[in-house]
Amino acid sequence: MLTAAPAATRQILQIQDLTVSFDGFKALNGLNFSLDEGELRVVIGPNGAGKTTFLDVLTGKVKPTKGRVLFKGKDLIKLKEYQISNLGIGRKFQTPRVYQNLSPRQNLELSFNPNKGVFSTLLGKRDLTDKIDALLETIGLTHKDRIPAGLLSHGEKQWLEIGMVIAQDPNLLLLDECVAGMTDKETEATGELIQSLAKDHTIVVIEHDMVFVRQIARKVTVLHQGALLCEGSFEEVKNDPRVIEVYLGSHKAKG
Ligand SMILES: Nc1ncnc2c1ncn2[C@@H]1O[C@H](COP(=O)(O)OP(=O)(O)OP(=O)(O)O)[C@@H](O)[C@H]1O
Repeated sequence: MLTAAPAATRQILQIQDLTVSFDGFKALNGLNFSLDEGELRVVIGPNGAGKTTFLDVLTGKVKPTKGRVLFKGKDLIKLKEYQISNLGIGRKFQTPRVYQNLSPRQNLELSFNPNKGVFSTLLGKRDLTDKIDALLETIGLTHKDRIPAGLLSHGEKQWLEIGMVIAQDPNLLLLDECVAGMTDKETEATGELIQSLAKDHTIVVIEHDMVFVRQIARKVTVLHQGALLCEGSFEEVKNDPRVIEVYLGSHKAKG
């Protein structure tokens, strides 16, 4: 009997020989990286490994000295930040940037972009209120949808901001150390949220917290001194002698 061939995975991101110099110091140094559409990738590495710089290049905030960054086949290097954002790269920064005086519902309303077929796969053609209701439920804020966002806990603000990025219907979602400062319970709930979002989004997570990394990780990329050190499952990278070596003296790969 003939069986259907598995759908070919498409690379959404291809990065070759990426180098970023700050006054001669190479924050990224010949980095090669690729990401398949639909992947959830966690990027780890000790302090100063170049993780944030890597995201800064992907969003156009920092321009490389050398190398190629192709997003869906399009070279990002010459594009401005807003052009990259319009291509569908959405970033959640480490610190929440929600409108404190507006409610979660109002914050989400502002983030929706009705021209991009928002949530077409997730929700069909429901109206904006339904979309916001569904998103509030996804991020666990249904019961706090009308209070000022300033009254939310740190973790809840982070979830709201993740929701605000999701409302823009990104093709690639970048999450930069989003569990920093969260309680253990909030961290675990964030892991569940990311795993749920990963069902229909391509996501890159930069992270330090190894317990959290173990919770969500499928494939892990380890950066060191601006270059790729190794890639694999959480268990593979955790037991890799090179990873153990670079983490000694900084963050020990626990868990
Ligand atoms: N604008 C800048 N000017 C000069 N040096 C910079 C600049 N931005 C980053 N660096 C340096 O580049 C290196 C990589 O920084 P980056 O923030 O990307 O690392 P990181 O892996 O995100 O570190 P951390 O885990 O501490 O956040 C660091 O040594 C940092 O000091």
